[in-house]
Amino acid sequence: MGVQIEVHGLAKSFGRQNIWQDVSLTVPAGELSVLLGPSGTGKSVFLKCLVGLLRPERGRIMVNGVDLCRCTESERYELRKLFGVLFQDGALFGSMTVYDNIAFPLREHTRKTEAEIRRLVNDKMELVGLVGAERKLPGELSGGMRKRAGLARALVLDPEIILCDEPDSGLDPVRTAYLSQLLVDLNAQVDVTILIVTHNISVARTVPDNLGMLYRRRLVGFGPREILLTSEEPVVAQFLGGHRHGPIGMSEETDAAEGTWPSTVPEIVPQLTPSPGLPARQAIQRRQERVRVMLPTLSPAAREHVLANWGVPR
Ligand SMILES: Nc1ncnc2c1ncn2[C@@H]1O[C@H](COP(=O)(O)OP(=O)(O)OP(=O)(O)O)[C@@H](O)[C@H]1O
Repeated sequence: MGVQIEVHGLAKSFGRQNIWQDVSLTVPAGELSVLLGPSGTGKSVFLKCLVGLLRPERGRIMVNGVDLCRCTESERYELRKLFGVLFQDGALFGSMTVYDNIAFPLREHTRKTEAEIRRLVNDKMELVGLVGAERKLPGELSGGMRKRAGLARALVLDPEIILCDEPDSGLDPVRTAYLSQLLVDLNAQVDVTILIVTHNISVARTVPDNLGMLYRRRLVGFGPREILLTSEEPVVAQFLGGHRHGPIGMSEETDAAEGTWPSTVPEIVPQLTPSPGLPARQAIQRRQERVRVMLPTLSPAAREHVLANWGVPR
């Protein structure tokens, strides 16, 4: 089972530009979570802080009992091994074949023989549906294949946590739907913690167990998907509905701090389930126990959807 990430009071600025502050959330172990937000709200910066590529000024990031913001270099090195990252553009080496790209972390960080590497790379290529593309160069792949190659590379060291930075960027809606299914299938097969940052509404509405949103330098919320999906908060309803009427403007400068807007909460669509033949997601049972404890604190609408999902009649 994957590992939990606990974030407490995180703040990040670049010079005088504050990106976000007071971000606190827990990404539950082995579950699928999505962090949404309009462009430029600092989603990628958040992921980079989680893997230690950027250092926040305040707050804690607890993984396996260690604070990533205050640990020693050797502790950070060990913790980084728990993470696999799918970067926005796949971040593949352009002059290496797909096979060598996926094998790269194994050759760099382990002493495995080439025969062992071949077995592991082939396993991951099969998992992401890339068998047959071993000898291709990244430039010869479609955007969707590049994402899947990046995902295979992120998986090759068997991480406990996978961070995906806009896995849908540059993909058409159909390829995005395939990739969403792939992430759900992956979670069913390896029970790994997955955190996706995106502004894709369809991914947000179909993939995660947990959903959060960054807006105007704050975390609007983070928790079981039903909370945000039923939220009448104008900024959430506007974003998830993908329409113009609401506080989110054309750019950050035109976002409104306050005002009143009619909130139309978009209909909740069912969460994706693993493809036929795959095991059930172990996270479902764990999440049910976790959310059961939270039920009294949820809004009536959120509670109703949670219970309906568990088969309790409305
Ligand atoms: N290394 C950096 N130095 C200075 N500013 C940075 C740096 N990295 C990011 N920023 C700024 O932080 C802000 C948030 O950027 P980020 O890429 O995290 O947004 P995002 O929410 O992921 O956006 P998008 O959805 O468009 O990818 C932007 O204003 C960006 O210019």
